[in-house]
Amino acid sequence: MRQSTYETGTADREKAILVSLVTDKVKRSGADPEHSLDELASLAETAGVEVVDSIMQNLEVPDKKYFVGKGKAQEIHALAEETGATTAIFDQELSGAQVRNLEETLDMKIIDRTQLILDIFAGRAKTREGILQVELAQLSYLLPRLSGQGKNLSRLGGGIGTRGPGETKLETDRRHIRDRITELKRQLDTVTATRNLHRERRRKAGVVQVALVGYTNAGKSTLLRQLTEADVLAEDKLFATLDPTSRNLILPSGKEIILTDTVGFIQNLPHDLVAAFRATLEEAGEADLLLHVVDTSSPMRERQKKVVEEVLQELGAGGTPILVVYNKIDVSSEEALSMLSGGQDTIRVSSFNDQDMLHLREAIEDRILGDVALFRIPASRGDLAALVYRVGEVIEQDTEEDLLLLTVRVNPTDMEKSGRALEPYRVVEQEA
Ligand SMILES: Nc1nc2c(ncn2[C@@H]2O[C@H](COP(=O)(O)OP(=O)(O)OP(=O)(O)O)[C@@H](O)[C@H]2O)c(=O)[nH]1
Ligand SMILES: [Mg+2]
Repeated sequence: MRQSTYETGTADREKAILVSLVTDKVKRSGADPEHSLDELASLAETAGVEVVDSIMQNLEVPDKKYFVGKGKAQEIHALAEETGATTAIFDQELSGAQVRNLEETLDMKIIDRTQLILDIFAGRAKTREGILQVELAQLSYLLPRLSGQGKNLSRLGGGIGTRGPGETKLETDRRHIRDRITELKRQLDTVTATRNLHRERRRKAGVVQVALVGYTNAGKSTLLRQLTEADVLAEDKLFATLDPTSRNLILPSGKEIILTDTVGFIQNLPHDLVAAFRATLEEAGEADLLLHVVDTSSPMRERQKKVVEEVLQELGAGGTPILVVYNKIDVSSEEALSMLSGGQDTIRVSSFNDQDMLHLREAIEDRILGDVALFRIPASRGDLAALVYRVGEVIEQDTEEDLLLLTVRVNPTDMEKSGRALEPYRVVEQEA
Protein backbone atom coordinates (compact mmCIF):
# COMPACT_ATOMS: atom_id res chain seq x y z
CA MET A 1 0.00 0.00 0.00
CA ARG A 2 2.76 2.44 0.91
CA GLN A 3 4.47 2.65 -2.40
CA SER A 4 7.21 5.11 -3.23
CA THR A 5 7.79 6.88 -6.50
CA TYR A 6 11.03 8.60 -5.49
CA GLU A 7 13.54 6.26 -6.94
CA THR A 8 11.99 5.85 -10.35
CA GLY A 9 13.95 7.15 -13.33
CA THR A 10 13.23 10.44 -15.03
CA ALA A 11 11.66 8.89 -18.10
CA ASP A 12 8.30 8.05 -16.64
CA ARG A 13 8.05 10.89 -14.17
CA GLU A 14 4.63 12.34 -13.69
CA LYS A 15 4.35 15.78 -15.32
CA ALA A 16 2.72 18.60 -13.42
CA ILE A 17 1.70 22.22 -13.80
CA LEU A 18 1.91 24.42 -10.73
CA VAL A 19 -0.88 26.86 -10.01
CA SER A 20 -0.90 29.71 -7.54
CA LEU A 21 -3.84 31.94 -6.81
CA VAL A 22 -2.81 35.22 -5.23
CA THR A 23 -5.82 36.40 -3.29
CA ASP A 24 -6.06 39.42 -1.01
CA LYS A 25 -5.74 37.04 1.90
CA VAL A 26 -2.47 35.66 0.54
CA LYS A 27 -1.17 39.21 0.07
CA ARG A 28 -2.07 40.12 3.62
CA SER A 29 -0.31 37.06 5.03
CA GLY A 30 3.09 38.53 4.20
CA ALA A 31 4.17 35.46 2.25
CA ASP A 32 5.89 36.15 -1.06
CA PRO A 33 3.81 34.24 -3.67
CA GLU A 34 6.76 33.94 -6.07
CA HIS A 35 8.97 32.33 -3.47
CA SER A 36 6.13 30.19 -2.26
CA LEU A 37 5.75 28.93 -5.83
CA ASP A 38 9.50 28.24 -6.05
CA GLU A 39 9.18 26.30 -2.84
CA LEU A 40 6.22 24.38 -4.27
CA ALA A 41 8.43 23.47 -7.24
CA SER A 42 11.09 22.11 -4.85
CA LEU A 43 8.43 20.17 -3.01
CA ALA A 44 7.17 18.68 -6.27
CA GLU A 45 10.72 17.83 -7.26
CA THR A 46 11.23 16.15 -3.90
CA ALA A 47 8.08 14.11 -4.48
CA GLY A 48 9.52 12.91 -7.79
CA VAL A 49 7.35 15.00 -10.10
CA GLU A 50 8.55 16.86 -13.17
CA VAL A 51 7.32 20.45 -13.16
CA VAL A 52 6.65 21.54 -16.74
CA ASP A 53 5.20 24.99 -16.16
CA SER A 54 3.55 27.26 -13.64
CA ILE A 55 0.63 29.64 -13.72
CA MET A 56 -0.21 32.49 -11.39
CA GLN A 57 -3.42 34.44 -11.07
CA ASN A 58 -4.47 37.44 -9.02
CA LEU A 59 -8.02 37.31 -7.71
CA GLU A 60 -9.51 39.10 -4.73
CA VAL A 61 -11.20 35.93 -3.50
CA PRO A 62 -11.07 32.37 -4.83
CA ASP A 63 -13.76 31.24 -7.23
CA LYS A 64 -16.22 29.10 -5.26
CA LYS A 65 -16.52 26.48 -7.95
CA TYR A 66 -13.14 26.29 -9.63
CA PHE A 67 -10.88 28.10 -7.16
CA VAL A 68 -9.19 29.94 -10.06
CA GLY A 69 -11.22 31.90 -12.60
CA LYS A 70 -12.95 29.97 -15.37
CA GLY A 71 -10.68 31.47 -18.02
CA LYS A 72 -7.61 30.45 -16.04
CA ALA A 73 -8.94 26.93 -15.78
CA GLN A 74 -9.15 26.80 -19.55
CA GLU A 75 -5.61 28.09 -19.77
CA ILE A 76 -4.43 25.26 -17.50
CA HIS A 77 -6.25 22.79 -19.69
CA ALA A 78 -4.61 24.10 -22.87
CA LEU A 79 -1.19 24.07 -21.23
CA ALA A 80 -1.73 20.49 -20.13
CA GLU A 81 -2.57 19.42 -23.68
CA GLU A 82 0.54 21.13 -24.93
CA THR A 83 2.97 19.77 -22.33
CA GLY A 84 1.47 16.39 -21.56
CA ALA A 85 0.96 17.29 -17.91
CA THR A 86 -1.48 15.04 -16.11
CA THR A 87 -1.46 16.74 -12.73
CA ALA A 88 -2.08 20.27 -11.47
CA ILE A 89 -0.59 21.19 -8.11
CA PHE A 90 -2.10 24.17 -6.33
CA ASP A 91 -0.10 26.26 -3.89
CA GLN A 92 -3.16 26.94 -1.74
CA GLU A 93 -5.64 24.64 -0.07
CA LEU A 94 -8.70 23.62 -2.08
CA SER A 95 -12.11 22.47 -0.90
CA GLY A 96 -13.41 19.03 -1.82
CA ALA A 97 -15.93 20.54 -4.23
CA GLN A 98 -13.28 22.62 -5.99
CA VAL A 99 -11.11 19.56 -6.44
CA ARG A 100 -14.02 17.63 -7.94
CA ASN A 101 -15.01 20.45 -10.29
CA LEU A 102 -11.47 20.98 -11.48
CA GLU A 103 -10.89 17.28 -11.98
CA GLU A 104 -13.98 17.04 -14.12
CA THR A 105 -13.30 20.11 -16.22
CA LEU A 106 -9.58 19.61 -16.68
CA ASP A 107 -9.50 15.83 -16.65
CA MET A 108 -6.36 16.07 -14.54
CA LYS A 109 -5.33 14.96 -11.12
CA ILE A 110 -5.66 17.89 -8.70
CA ILE A 111 -3.33 18.13 -5.72
CA ASP A 112 -2.78 20.96 -3.27
CA ARG A 113 0.24 21.97 -1.27
CA THR A 114 -0.83 20.16 1.87
CA GLN A 115 -1.42 16.93 0.02
CA LEU A 116 1.97 17.20 -1.62
CA ILE A 117 3.67 17.70 1.75
CA LEU A 118 1.74 14.77 3.21
CA ASP A 119 2.81 12.69 0.26
CA ILE A 120 6.48 13.47 0.86
CA PHE A 121 6.02 12.71 4.53
CA ALA A 122 4.48 9.36 3.64
CA GLY A 123 7.50 8.45 1.58
CA ARG A 124 9.93 9.53 4.28
CA ALA A 125 8.54 8.27 7.54
CA LYS A 126 10.65 5.44 8.88
CA THR A 127 9.78 4.89 12.50
CA ARG A 128 6.53 3.39 13.64
CA GLU A 129 5.53 6.67 15.22
CA GLY A 130 6.26 8.64 12.06
CA ILE A 131 4.31 6.22 9.90
CA LEU A 132 1.31 6.31 12.22
CA GLN A 133 1.40 10.10 12.35
CA VAL A 134 1.51 10.49 8.61
CA GLU A 135 -1.40 8.17 8.10
CA LEU A 136 -3.36 10.01 10.75
CA ALA A 137 -2.62 13.35 9.10
CA GLN A 138 -3.55 12.01 5.67
CA LEU A 139 -6.85 10.61 6.86
CA SER A 140 -7.73 13.73 8.82
CA TYR A 141 -7.04 15.72 5.69
CA LEU A 142 -9.05 13.43 3.44
CA LEU A 143 -12.10 12.99 5.60
CA PRO A 144 -13.79 16.36 4.99
CA ARG A 145 -12.85 16.21 1.29
CA LEU A 146 -13.89 12.65 0.70
CA SER A 147 -16.84 13.31 -1.56
CA GLY A 148 -14.68 15.32 -3.91
CA GLN A 149 -11.90 12.90 -4.63
CA GLY A 150 -13.11 9.44 -5.29
CA LYS A 151 -13.08 9.43 -9.03
CA ASN A 152 -9.60 10.39 -10.03
CA LEU A 153 -7.78 8.79 -7.18
CA SER A 154 -9.31 5.43 -7.83
CA ARG A 155 -8.78 5.80 -11.55
CA LEU A 156 -5.11 6.66 -11.37
CA GLY A 157 -3.17 3.83 -9.89
CA GLY A 158 -0.18 5.60 -8.44
CA GLY A 159 1.88 8.75 -8.32
CA ILE A 160 1.71 11.66 -5.95
CA GLY A 161 -1.32 12.19 -3.84
CA THR A 162 -2.16 8.53 -3.83
CA ARG A 163 0.52 7.25 -1.55
CA GLY A 164 -0.37 5.94 1.85
CA PRO A 165 -3.99 5.48 2.73
CA GLY A 166 -5.32 7.08 -0.46
CA GLU A 167 -6.47 4.38 -2.84
CA THR A 168 -7.64 1.56 -0.67
CA LYS A 169 -9.19 3.67 2.05
CA LEU A 170 -11.14 5.75 -0.40
CA GLU A 171 -13.17 2.76 -1.41
CA THR A 172 -14.43 2.48 2.10
CA ASP A 173 -16.88 4.84 3.70
CA ARG A 174 -16.33 7.72 6.08
CA ARG A 175 -17.29 5.62 9.03
CA HIS A 176 -14.45 3.22 8.28
CA ILE A 177 -12.00 6.12 8.11
CA ARG A 178 -13.21 7.52 11.40
CA ASP A 179 -12.69 4.14 13.02
CA ARG A 180 -9.21 3.97 11.59
CA ILE A 181 -8.44 7.46 12.92
CA THR A 182 -9.53 6.40 16.39
CA GLU A 183 -7.38 3.29 16.13
CA LEU A 184 -4.34 5.27 14.92
CA LYS A 185 -4.70 7.69 17.80
CA ARG A 186 -4.82 4.80 20.24
CA GLN A 187 -1.69 3.22 18.78
CA LEU A 188 0.08 6.56 18.76
CA ASP A 189 -0.72 7.06 22.42
CA THR A 190 1.03 3.80 23.22
CA VAL A 191 4.10 4.63 21.15
CA THR A 192 4.30 8.11 22.59
CA ALA A 193 3.98 6.80 26.12
CA THR A 194 6.96 4.53 25.57
CA ARG A 195 9.02 7.36 24.22
CA ASN A 196 8.02 9.64 27.06
CA LEU A 197 9.25 6.99 29.43
CA HIS A 198 12.67 6.98 27.77
CA ARG A 199 12.77 10.73 27.85
CA GLU A 200 11.72 10.84 31.48
CA ARG A 201 14.50 8.42 32.33
CA ARG A 202 17.04 10.57 30.54
CA ARG A 203 15.82 13.66 32.34
CA LYS A 204 15.96 11.97 35.71
CA ALA A 205 19.54 11.02 34.95
CA GLY A 206 20.18 14.75 34.57
CA VAL A 207 21.05 14.55 30.91
CA VAL A 208 20.87 17.91 29.17
CA GLN A 209 18.88 17.90 25.94
CA VAL A 210 19.41 20.22 23.03
CA ALA A 211 17.21 20.19 19.93
CA LEU A 212 17.93 21.42 16.42
CA VAL A 213 14.92 23.18 14.93
CA GLY A 214 14.46 25.25 11.81
CA TYR A 215 13.04 25.64 8.36
CA THR A 216 13.37 22.70 6.03
CA ASN A 217 16.75 22.53 4.28
CA ALA A 218 18.39 24.92 6.77
CA GLY A 219 21.11 22.38 7.56
CA LYS A 220 19.93 20.77 10.81
CA SER A 221 20.92 17.22 9.91
CA THR A 222 24.24 18.42 8.53
CA LEU A 223 24.96 20.16 11.82
CA LEU A 224 24.00 17.09 13.81
CA ARG A 225 26.39 15.09 11.71
CA GLN A 226 29.22 17.61 11.85
CA LEU A 227 28.86 18.09 15.59
CA THR A 228 28.53 14.46 16.54
CA GLU A 229 29.92 12.63 13.55
CA ALA A 230 26.59 10.88 13.38
CA ASP A 231 25.65 9.07 10.26
CA VAL A 232 22.43 10.91 9.46
CA LEU A 233 20.84 11.63 6.14
CA ALA A 234 21.39 15.20 4.94
CA GLU A 235 20.14 16.05 1.51
CA ASP A 236 19.41 19.03 -0.63
CA LYS A 237 15.77 18.08 -0.54
CA LEU A 238 12.89 19.34 1.51
CA PHE A 239 11.91 17.24 4.49
CA ALA A 240 14.92 14.97 4.33
CA THR A 241 14.32 14.33 8.01
CA LEU A 242 11.01 13.21 9.35
CA ASP A 243 11.77 11.25 12.46
CA PRO A 244 13.72 12.67 15.35
CA THR A 245 17.27 11.38 15.62
CA SER A 246 19.20 11.80 18.85
CA ARG A 247 22.95 11.57 19.31
CA ASN A 248 25.40 12.11 22.11
CA LEU A 249 27.41 15.29 21.83
CA ILE A 250 30.56 15.86 23.82
CA LEU A 251 31.16 19.49 24.75
CA PRO A 252 34.66 21.00 25.00
CA SER A 253 34.63 20.52 28.79
CA GLY A 254 33.94 16.83 28.31
CA LYS A 255 30.34 17.07 29.42
CA GLU A 256 28.01 14.88 27.43
CA ILE A 257 24.61 16.06 26.24
CA ILE A 258 21.96 14.75 23.86
CA LEU A 259 21.43 16.54 20.58
CA THR A 260 18.21 15.85 18.65
CA ASP A 261 17.40 16.54 15.01
CA THR A 262 13.76 17.35 14.18
CA VAL A 263 11.45 17.63 11.20
CA GLY A 264 11.87 20.86 9.26
CA PHE A 265 9.20 23.55 9.30
CA ILE A 266 7.61 25.11 6.25
CA GLN A 267 5.23 27.98 5.64
CA ASN A 268 1.54 27.24 5.33
CA LEU A 269 1.92 23.99 7.17
CA PRO A 270 -1.71 23.38 8.07
CA HIS A 271 -2.56 23.51 11.73
CA ASP A 272 -3.84 19.96 11.94
CA LEU A 273 -0.61 18.79 10.40
CA VAL A 274 1.38 20.61 13.04
CA ALA A 275 -0.79 18.88 15.61
CA ALA A 276 -0.11 15.51 14.01
CA PHE A 277 3.61 16.05 14.39
CA ARG A 278 3.26 17.41 17.84
CA ALA A 279 4.62 14.32 19.50
CA THR A 280 7.69 14.36 17.30
CA LEU A 281 8.28 18.00 17.99
CA GLU A 282 7.64 17.61 21.68
CA GLU A 283 11.31 16.73 21.80
CA ALA A 284 11.85 20.35 20.90
CA GLY A 285 9.39 21.55 23.52
CA GLU A 286 11.17 19.70 26.29
CA ALA A 287 14.70 20.61 25.35
CA ASP A 288 16.84 22.68 27.69
CA LEU A 289 18.07 24.65 24.70
CA LEU A 290 16.96 25.04 21.09
CA LEU A 291 19.37 25.63 18.25
CA HIS A 292 17.31 27.50 15.69
CA VAL A 293 19.14 26.85 12.43
CA VAL A 294 18.67 29.48 9.71
CA ASP A 295 19.76 29.15 6.08
CA THR A 296 21.52 32.51 5.85
CA SER A 297 21.98 32.16 2.11
CA SER A 298 18.23 32.06 1.47
CA PRO A 299 16.67 35.36 0.41
CA MET A 300 13.68 34.28 2.49
CA ARG A 301 15.64 33.74 5.71
CA GLU A 302 13.75 36.39 7.73
CA ARG A 303 10.37 35.06 6.70
CA GLN A 304 11.49 31.48 7.34
CA LYS A 305 12.80 32.45 10.75
CA LYS A 306 9.44 33.99 11.58
CA VAL A 307 7.54 30.89 10.47
CA VAL A 308 9.69 28.75 12.76
CA GLU A 309 9.20 31.11 15.69
CA GLU A 310 5.44 30.99 15.17
CA VAL A 311 5.30 27.20 15.05
CA LEU A 312 7.49 26.98 18.16
CA GLN A 313 5.03 29.24 19.92
CA GLU A 314 2.16 27.01 18.80
CA LEU A 315 3.98 23.98 20.11
CA GLY A 316 4.39 25.58 23.50
CA ALA A 317 8.15 25.83 23.14
CA GLY A 318 8.09 29.62 23.21
CA GLY A 319 9.74 29.81 26.60
CA THR A 320 12.74 27.57 25.87
CA PRO A 321 16.09 29.38 25.52
CA ILE A 322 17.12 29.71 21.89
CA LEU A 323 20.48 30.09 20.21
CA VAL A 324 20.02 31.25 16.62
CA VAL A 325 22.54 29.49 14.38
CA TYR A 326 23.03 31.42 11.15
CA ASN A 327 24.25 28.57 8.98
CA LYS A 328 25.72 28.39 5.47
CA ILE A 329 27.69 31.63 5.83
CA ASP A 330 30.18 30.17 3.33
CA VAL A 331 27.61 30.65 0.59
CA SER A 332 25.90 33.80 1.89
CA SER A 333 26.34 37.22 0.31
CA GLU A 334 28.05 40.11 2.10
CA GLU A 335 24.72 41.88 2.01
CA ALA A 336 22.93 39.00 3.69
CA LEU A 337 25.59 38.82 6.39
CA SER A 338 25.43 42.56 7.04
CA MET A 339 21.69 42.33 7.65
CA LEU A 340 21.79 39.62 10.32
CA SER A 341 20.87 40.44 13.85
CA GLY A 342 23.84 40.08 16.16
CA GLY A 343 24.00 39.72 19.88
CA GLN A 344 24.52 37.07 22.47
CA ASP A 345 21.86 34.70 21.30
CA THR A 346 23.21 34.31 17.78
CA ILE A 347 26.18 32.62 16.17
CA ARG A 348 27.31 32.46 12.52
CA VAL A 349 28.67 29.24 11.15
CA SER A 350 29.33 27.09 8.18
CA SER A 351 28.60 23.47 8.96
CA PHE A 352 31.66 22.49 7.00
CA ASN A 353 34.11 24.65 8.94
CA ASP A 354 35.73 22.81 11.87
CA GLN A 355 36.61 26.02 13.68
CA ASP A 356 32.97 27.13 13.48
CA MET A 357 31.84 23.78 14.85
CA LEU A 358 34.17 24.20 17.81
CA HIS A 359 32.77 27.68 18.45
CA LEU A 360 29.27 26.32 18.26
CA ARG A 361 30.08 23.62 20.79
CA GLU A 362 31.52 26.29 23.07
CA ALA A 363 28.45 28.46 22.61
CA ILE A 364 26.21 25.53 23.53
CA GLU A 365 28.36 24.85 26.55
CA ASP A 366 28.17 28.47 27.71
CA ARG A 367 24.40 28.46 27.52
CA ILE A 368 23.99 25.15 29.23
CA LEU A 369 26.59 25.41 31.88
CA GLY A 370 26.50 29.15 32.41
CA ASP A 371 29.32 31.67 32.09
CA VAL A 372 32.75 31.24 33.51
CA ALA A 373 33.57 34.03 35.95
CA LEU A 374 36.64 34.94 37.98
CA PHE A 375 36.28 36.15 41.55
CA ARG A 376 39.06 37.88 43.50
CA ILE A 377 38.25 37.48 47.17
CA PRO A 378 40.38 38.85 50.04
CA ALA A 379 41.86 35.90 51.91
CA SER A 380 40.32 37.20 55.13
CA ARG A 381 36.78 36.92 53.76
CA GLY A 382 36.00 33.27 54.25
CA ASP A 383 32.27 34.11 54.20
CA LEU A 384 32.51 35.41 50.64
CA ALA A 385 34.59 32.46 49.51
CA ALA A 386 31.89 30.17 50.85
CA LEU A 387 29.30 32.16 48.95
CA VAL A 388 31.28 31.74 45.71
CA TYR A 389 31.12 28.00 46.18
CA ARG A 390 27.34 28.30 46.24
CA VAL A 391 26.85 30.13 42.93
CA GLY A 392 28.36 27.48 40.74
CA GLU A 393 31.08 24.99 40.19
CA VAL A 394 34.61 26.11 41.08
CA ILE A 395 36.86 25.01 38.23
CA GLU A 396 40.11 26.54 39.43
CA GLN A 397 41.48 27.90 42.67
CA ASP A 398 44.59 29.99 43.13
CA THR A 399 46.10 32.56 45.45
CA GLU A 400 47.79 35.85 44.68
CA GLU A 401 49.32 37.63 47.69
CA ASP A 402 46.40 38.02 50.06
CA LEU A 403 43.77 37.26 47.43
CA LEU A 404 41.91 34.08 46.66
CA LEU A 405 41.31 33.63 42.92
CA LEU A 406 38.32 31.46 42.11
CA THR A 407 37.31 30.56 38.57
CA VAL A 408 33.70 29.49 38.60
CA ARG A 409 31.18 28.12 36.13
CA VAL A 410 28.33 30.31 37.30
CA ASN A 411 24.80 29.01 37.58
CA PRO A 412 22.63 32.05 36.71
CA THR A 413 19.81 31.25 39.16
CA ASP A 414 22.14 30.62 42.09
CA MET A 415 24.02 33.78 41.22
CA GLU A 416 20.80 35.74 41.44
CA LYS A 417 20.02 34.23 44.82
CA SER A 418 23.34 35.39 46.20
CA GLY A 419 22.24 38.98 45.68
CA ARG A 420 24.80 41.65 45.03
CA ALA A 421 27.33 40.64 47.67
CA LEU A 422 29.74 39.10 45.18
CA GLU A 423 29.47 41.76 42.47
CA PRO A 424 32.40 43.92 43.63
CA TYR A 425 34.71 40.91 43.61
CA ARG A 426 33.83 39.65 40.18
CA VAL A 427 36.43 40.41 37.54
CA VAL A 428 34.87 41.41 34.27
CA GLU A 429 37.13 40.02 31.62
CA GLN A 430 37.40 41.18 28.05
CA GLU A 431 36.14 38.66 25.52
CA ALA A 432 39.12 36.91 24.01
N1 LIG B 1 27.22 25.53 1.60
C1 LIG B 1 26.68 25.00 2.67
N2 LIG B 1 25.72 24.05 2.55
C2 LIG B 1 25.20 23.53 3.67
C3 LIG B 1 25.61 23.95 4.96
N3 LIG B 1 24.90 23.24 5.88
C4 LIG B 1 24.07 22.42 5.17
N4 LIG B 1 24.25 22.58 3.84
C5 LIG B 1 23.55 21.89 2.74
O1 LIG B 1 22.16 22.19 2.81
C6 LIG B 1 21.37 21.08 2.38
C7 LIG B 1 20.32 20.72 3.41
O2 LIG B 1 20.93 20.21 4.56
P1 LIG B 1 20.18 19.27 5.61
O3 LIG B 1 21.12 19.09 6.74
O4 LIG B 1 19.61 18.08 4.97
O5 LIG B 1 18.98 20.24 6.03
P2 LIG B 1 17.83 19.97 7.12
O6 LIG B 1 17.64 21.25 7.86
O7 LIG B 1 18.14 18.76 7.92
O8 LIG B 1 16.58 19.74 6.15
P3 LIG B 1 15.21 18.89 6.43
O9 LIG B 1 15.57 17.60 7.06
O10 LIG B 1 14.70 18.79 5.06
O11 LIG B 1 14.36 19.76 7.29
C8 LIG B 1 22.38 19.95 2.12
O12 LIG B 1 22.62 19.91 0.74
C9 LIG B 1 23.62 20.37 2.89
O13 LIG B 1 24.80 19.87 2.33
C10 LIG B 1 26.62 24.97 5.07
O14 LIG B 1 27.04 25.42 6.13
N5 LIG B 1 27.11 25.45 3.89
MG1 LIG C 1 17.16 17.03 8.10
